[in-house]
Amino acid sequence: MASPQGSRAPLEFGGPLGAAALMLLLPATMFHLLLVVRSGPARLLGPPPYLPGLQVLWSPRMLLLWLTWLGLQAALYLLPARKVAEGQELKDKSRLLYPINGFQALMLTALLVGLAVLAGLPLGALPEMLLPLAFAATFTTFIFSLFLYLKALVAPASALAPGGNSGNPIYDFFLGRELNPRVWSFDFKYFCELRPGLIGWVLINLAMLMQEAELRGSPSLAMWLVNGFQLLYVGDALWHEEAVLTTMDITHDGFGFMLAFGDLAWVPFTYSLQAQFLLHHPQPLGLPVASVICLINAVGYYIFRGANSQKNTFRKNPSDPRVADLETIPTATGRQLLVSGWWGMVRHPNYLGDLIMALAWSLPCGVSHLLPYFYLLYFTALLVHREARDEQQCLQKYGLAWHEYCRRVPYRILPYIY
Ligand SMILES: NC(=O)C1=CN([C@@H]2O[C@H](COP(=O)(O)OP(=O)(O)OC[C@H]3O[C@@H](n4cnc5c(N)ncnc54)[C@H](OP(=O)(O)O)[C@@H]3O)[C@@H](O)[C@H]2O)C=CC1
Ligand SMILES: CC(C)CCC[C@@H](C)[C@H]1CC=C2C3=C(CC[C@@]21C)[C@@]1(C)CC[C@H](O)C[C@@H]1CC3
Repeated sequence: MASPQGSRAPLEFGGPLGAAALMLLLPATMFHLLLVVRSGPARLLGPPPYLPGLQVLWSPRMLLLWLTWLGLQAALYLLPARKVAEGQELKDKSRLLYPINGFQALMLTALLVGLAVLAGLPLGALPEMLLPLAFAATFTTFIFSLFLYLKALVAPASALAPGGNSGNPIYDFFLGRELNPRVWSFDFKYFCELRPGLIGWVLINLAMLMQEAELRGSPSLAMWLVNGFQLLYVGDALWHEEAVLTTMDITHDGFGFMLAFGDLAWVPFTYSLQAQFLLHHPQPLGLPVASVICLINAVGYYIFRGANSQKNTFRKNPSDPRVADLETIPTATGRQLLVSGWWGMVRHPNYLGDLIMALAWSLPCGVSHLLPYFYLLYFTALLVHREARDEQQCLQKYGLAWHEYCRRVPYRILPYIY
């Protein structure tokens, strides 16, 4: 089948074979983590304690609970927003509109969950439901991705993403064909990227904390830290929701299995691994060590937020007094590249801050197990790969100016090392 785009984009992720392998590997890894984290040895690289049968994984009640969660988040998405933002310019020169009410959705979810807990909702029972819930999330993701794939068949060529339209159904199903699939004004990719998964993640963390309080009298200091750090991260993402509109996920990648599974299943069920670990493997943590860990998280957050805000402010208005003094490189597109401030230190200072925070999220779990460091390892691989993809796109966009930027700022993420 010919590519609808005329010229074929180079295949990523190892082509159709790589895509097929990832579609099996990613859910398998998620279930492996969910199983080993509750086992005695909790070995990342060891075998799971048992292989759950379909009677353990499949539960119509959990499917209903999962769909109710998605429905609640969809309803909150549709509430009036404090602001409606314009997305980046599309191929046909139009711009889509996006509601900015993610933080409001987080607050309303917190209020509803608080009221439900007061009314007797046993949130502490959630840890026991994670396996069937994750199965329901994975199952619905496959169905949803099929819907997205079929929907793209009737989409105009201008609505298709640069990748994900190779003509190979497995590869295209995985990568996603349509750039911004919508039904009326409901944008599936934007909705999934920030709400059900991220808010679900902190809700699972909270359930671990409540269950720990029930089992041991009070939540441990380690559990408080993990909950606090990750709530800050999710709250920050939703507070700065508009910034997601310039990420490659929204502007470049199609919406298919990779992002749908990542957003809806991978994020809530694997990003909450540290809290799950602490529930099953309590770790003593003294105040002095906790203070050092808080400091590491604060340094990471300072770099992450400083770098992201500096770039966002600059992209919105290069003459803004907060960024007007920074040194820049002009490019043929008319846009400029920052070459001092955070973006003069390394080419991805925001990734550096994010990785430092990832370390701080694992440290409360002690150093006896590798398992709680899974996020740090996975995230390093994700960001190194993401950086390489972004580099490729920037080279295409900015050509010689990008070469000049790389010459002036030679390190990618870690100064003097990488
Ligand atoms: N927790 C998680 O799982 C994940 C977290 N993240 C986080 O999300 C955030 C967004 O990440 P991501 O979308 O990957 O990438 P970035 O926010 O780093 O955006 C990259 C883009 O920034 C612009 N840019 C690059 N260099 C410069 C410069 N010197 N001056 C001005 N603009 C520049 C370019 O776009 P242009 O020139 O077109 O503006 C480039 O394509 C990051 O903080 C990241 O850590 C990301 C992925 C997963
Ligand atoms: C399943 C695969 C391994 C790949 C999945 C990738 C996704 C989990 C991530 C792709 C980009 C993401 C972003 C975020 C969360 C993870 C995913 C969805 C943020 C929302 C995290 C908070 C930041 O402040 C913004 C991020 C934007 C990109």
